[in-house]
Amino acid sequence: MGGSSGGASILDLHTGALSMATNFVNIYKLIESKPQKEEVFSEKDFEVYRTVKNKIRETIAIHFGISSAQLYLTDPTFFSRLTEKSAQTKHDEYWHKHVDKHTYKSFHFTSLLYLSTYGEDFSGGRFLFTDETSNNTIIIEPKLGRLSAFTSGSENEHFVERVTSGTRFAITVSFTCDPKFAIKDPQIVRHKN
Ligand SMILES: O=C(O)CCC(=O)C(=O)O
Ligand SMILES: [Fe+2]
Repeated sequence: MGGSSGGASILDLHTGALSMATNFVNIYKLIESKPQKEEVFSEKDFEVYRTVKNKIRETIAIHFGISSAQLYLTDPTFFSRLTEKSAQTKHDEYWHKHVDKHTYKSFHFTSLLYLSTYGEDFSGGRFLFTDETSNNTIIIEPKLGRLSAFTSGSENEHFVERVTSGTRFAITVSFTCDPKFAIKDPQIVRHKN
């Protein structure tokens, strides 16, 4: 279901945003519009999502020495799928260096939970911090279950290399310390029968 016609697709369980060809659709509306109203997600899937998010929040709290009660999930928080396909829109151009906080003002901490493994499931697609003041570039090789977390400001400019083969899956889980930008856990959308 869904998928960008270029190399980068996302699914946001909070808003329902799903890449579709050169645009986005709402997956919950899409499911609702199908005659058979197939069960795409179960309550269990949402429970796993919440549990994983809470574990990531605890991990960030411990590592950065802050209270997890001061860390609120913020948006966008989404699954990503990257392939070698050439970009069709600017949303497909995932390989530019950037500062997360410039794109998303609410971000204080960005985390990435990798769902596939560099060198096994895909090639290319490593994550690089671009610290020009240092001679050693920090490179993160995605690995199933590996978590990377960092503060979202200009101290952590980064980019993802272009995927050259295979499929790279990850989830970006973002946190803010400002309760104004907190988002709720996603809820299962019940079908009206
Ligand atoms: O998937 C990744 O490793 C990082 C993606 C990224 O930089 C972002 O979503 O801002
Ligand atoms: Fe980023």
